[in-house]
Amino acid sequence: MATDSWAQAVDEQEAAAESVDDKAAQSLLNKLIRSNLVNTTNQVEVLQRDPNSPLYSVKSFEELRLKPQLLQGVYAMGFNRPSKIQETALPMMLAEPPQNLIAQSQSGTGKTAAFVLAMLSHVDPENKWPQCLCVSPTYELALQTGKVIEQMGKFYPEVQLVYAIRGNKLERGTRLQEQIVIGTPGTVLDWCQKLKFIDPKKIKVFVLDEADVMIATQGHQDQSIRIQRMLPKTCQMLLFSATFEDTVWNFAKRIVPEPNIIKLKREEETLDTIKQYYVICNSKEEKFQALCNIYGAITIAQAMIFCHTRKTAGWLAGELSREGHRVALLSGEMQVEQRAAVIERFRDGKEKVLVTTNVCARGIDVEQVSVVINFDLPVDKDGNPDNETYLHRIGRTGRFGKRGLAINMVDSRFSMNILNRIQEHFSKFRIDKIQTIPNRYPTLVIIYYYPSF
Ligand SMILES: Nc1ncnc2c1ncn2[C@@H]1O[C@H](COP(=O)(O)OP(=O)(O)OP(=O)(O)O)[C@@H](O)[C@H]1O
Repeated sequence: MATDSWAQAVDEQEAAAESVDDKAAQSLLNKLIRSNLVNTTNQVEVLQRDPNSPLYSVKSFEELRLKPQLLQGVYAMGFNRPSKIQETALPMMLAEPPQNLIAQSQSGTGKTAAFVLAMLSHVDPENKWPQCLCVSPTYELALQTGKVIEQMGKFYPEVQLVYAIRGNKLERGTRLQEQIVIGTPGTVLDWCQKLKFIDPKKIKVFVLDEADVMIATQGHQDQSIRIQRMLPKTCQMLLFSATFEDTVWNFAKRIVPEPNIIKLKREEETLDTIKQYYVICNSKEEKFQALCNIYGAITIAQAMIFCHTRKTAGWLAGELSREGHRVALLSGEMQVEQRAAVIERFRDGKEKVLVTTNVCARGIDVEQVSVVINFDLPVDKDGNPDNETYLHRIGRTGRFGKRGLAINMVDSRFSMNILNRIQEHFSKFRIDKIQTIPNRYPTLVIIYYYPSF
């Protein structure tokens, strides 16, 4: 592909990637497809507001002295013990007097469950007015969190929940009786300020979820700050985020005064168990041929194939299907629910190969993938190697000490240069060339690693 058209395609993709919907959609997708806690051995980093107070963490839910109805709810959800982030966050959130918290850990590590438990614990069911306010970036994410509140509070029916989301129209003059309000910033702000359904001065716990997604949305940041300003000084402020770039951090500090901070260090990517190769091809068609050979040899393993554009992904999925392969295609035009359904089928092994664009699959966790194929190498919008994405892609394979395989398809001097620069960037990487016996060598390599899948 000529550099110009490549760069143009990247622009289009990246522009799409930067859309807010995309971030919120990723987050929602992960929630929809995830059935379990993300398994992590990461270290927790804690920065306490008062460094002299002893750091208290729990290894069981009993130690938290939860209300029996809540403990029952936790166990009914199948939680046996607190997750890594919950071990430290829950004692802080449940402490008296309440402590503020900023917590960051990757998605799926139990943040939502943690703050839901904190909200349910702090509510006084006798008081028929909103006491906990939780703000989420989108309607769908608010609904997901609401579901967790409903599940966890199943045995605590005195506590009621209301959704402050578009479409939920209440009569003027209404005074809410529900103790927990979950919603999106715009509606929550209206309900507090303009419509006065909520008395913000009576809020005891304020949760701002998915801060990284929130700040990517025009207007949400300001609205969240305006809500926060209406709350009493004594209100407990809790902020959660999957990532912690400077922008998130600056926002977090404005929302949460005098915070305790918990960070879950991202697992050091040890890529020793992943073998990385590249194969030189002269055209898209040759890449496809090489892929067929590889695919033929890995039918019991699951592979993810990344293309640069939707067009290539669509073409490739079509070609593979014509060859009789069962292929799932994840494409940016799909609705979130459709995408979730595709990923779920793949996760359940109904399809063995998932073809996708990087943009579409960014941040989506599919754990069991053992082979990653970069049909196109990842580049950023300036046409430079996107090292982080490369790492993220190949990091999908070889999890939990299993062996994994990453194969890069190189089809031009441009892509060879990209690959070399990726290799230079990660000085400890070795990306070996698959010697050119066209169409056969990849298969041999795979057979060699096959027994370990
Ligand atoms: N202590 C626990 N034991 C077992 N499963 C848990 C525990 N805590 C949470 N889970 C489950 O793990 C999954 C992820 O948890 P949760 O949604 O709270 O993570 P999260 O960090 O909030 O993720 P996201 O950033 O995507 O919102 C959910 O299916 C949840 O039910």
